[in-house]
Amino acid sequence: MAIRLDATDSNFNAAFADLLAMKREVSDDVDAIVRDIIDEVRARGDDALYDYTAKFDRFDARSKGLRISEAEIEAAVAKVDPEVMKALELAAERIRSHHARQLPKDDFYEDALGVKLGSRWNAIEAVGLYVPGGLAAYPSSVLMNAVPAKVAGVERLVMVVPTPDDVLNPLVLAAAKLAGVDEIYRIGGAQAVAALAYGTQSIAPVYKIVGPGNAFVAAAKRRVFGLVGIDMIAGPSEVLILADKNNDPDWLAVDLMAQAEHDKVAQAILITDDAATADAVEEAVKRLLTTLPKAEIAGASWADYGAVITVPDWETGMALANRIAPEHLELAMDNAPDYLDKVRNAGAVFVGHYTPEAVGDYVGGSNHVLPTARSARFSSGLSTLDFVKRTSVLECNVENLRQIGPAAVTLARQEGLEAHARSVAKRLNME
Ligand SMILES: NC(=O)c1ccc[n+]([C@@H]2O[C@H](COP(=O)([O-])OP(=O)(O)OC[C@H]3O[C@@H](n4cnc5c(N)ncnc54)[C@H](O)[C@@H]3O)[C@@H](O)[C@H]2O)c1
Ligand SMILES: N[C@H](CO)Cc1c[nH]c[nH+]1
Ligand SMILES: [Zn+2]
Repeated sequence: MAIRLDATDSNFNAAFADLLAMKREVSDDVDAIVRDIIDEVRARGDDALYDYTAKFDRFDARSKGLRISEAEIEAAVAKVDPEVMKALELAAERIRSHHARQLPKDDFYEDALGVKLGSRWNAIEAVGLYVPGGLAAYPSSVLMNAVPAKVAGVERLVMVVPTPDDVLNPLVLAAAKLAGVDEIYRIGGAQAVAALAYGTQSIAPVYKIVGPGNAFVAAAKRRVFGLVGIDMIAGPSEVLILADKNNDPDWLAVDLMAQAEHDKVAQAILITDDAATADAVEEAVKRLLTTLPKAEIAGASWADYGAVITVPDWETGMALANRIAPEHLELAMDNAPDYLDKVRNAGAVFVGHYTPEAVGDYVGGSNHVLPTARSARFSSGLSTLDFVKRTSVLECNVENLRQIGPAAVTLARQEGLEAHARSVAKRLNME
């Protein structure tokens, strides 16, 4: 059973603080192992990749090579059920059109003094995409990472995916092909991250690495950060539902369990202004758990990290939601759009009774890679902007330099940087 809290109880603040502080990371001391793996890949390149693949994924890739061939990709795609392919295509198209709208535009202008200033946006040339978990990988996550990269104009998009026991996941390859991934390698873990960051004999390095993975992958991404860019380190999934009394408890229960079934340490929270709804949803979750294939995972997540909170009014409810800063926020209220302005901290908002979070996981068009563990207070979900970078541009003529240069000379000398000062002064025949 999830914990039950009432915002009007005298002990609520302490209980809520405990809920916020819940640490849901699986703490493994993996950093030392990862450091050694990275060193090995740097020193031995492909040979190290073959050895680690034999050790962790239990097969010898030497006969096939590290790269998954076009023929293998075609064969995998041919195995995909046409109806599933159509669903993937719909998802890819909707993700593409939404992310195309996020592309920033170059901006050039002349200021009041005639100095030309601008911002130029360029795609990152080469990006690596880590796809976790072999057969258990999510094809939808391949689309959510790869489609925005290609929309942004990434020229070389390199995917790495472990294929435990040498078994490929056809849907993952189909999603990669649909999204336009350029190269795919059958490697995983910290060794794959090291190969992407440093390069090996057969894999050229990339400039940024994105995509989720287990603790070894996350530790490796942290270690190579700086040499390459990385995306956020994704934590366990979360959903927070704000629900009024006009809801079917079964709908809310299934929305809560849709996050809980991801992971035993996922978190699902219901906030409602109606005690009867709170009771009914708790009962509905119990019933639902008897029918779900992943009931063991969902049940554990609900028991250990789930919460049902009753609030006296929506001002209190919204304030709690903003403090929790969930990855996903569902507004299951009759007048949901009216509350949108009050949402300050959430990775993604799902508005109204007919927008379950699960539609956003697949075909809504917005991205399902979102900030977790309260990081929505300061960060955003994956977007096209993660695959571009901005270069500023400045152009002065002699007249402009005459107007603004002397101040630069003054400031440079204040900082004790005489070469800086003269670099401007010489052009103006100043001392
Ligand atoms: N959003 C998504 O697309 C998605 C999908 C599925 C899983 N996930 C998440 O990704 C993770 C999947 O984990 P996974 O382990 O199945 O796949 P993974 O690809 O993240 O990791 C597999 C690799 O981990 C390495 N590894 C395993 N044990 C090791 C050890 N003892 N020492 C060194 N390296 C070791 C191996 O190289 C192996 O190839 C989970 O955390 C899950 O929550 C995310
Ligand atoms: N809800 C997950 C992110 O928290 C993403 C996902 C993939 N497939 C299904 N769901
Ligand atoms: Zn999901």
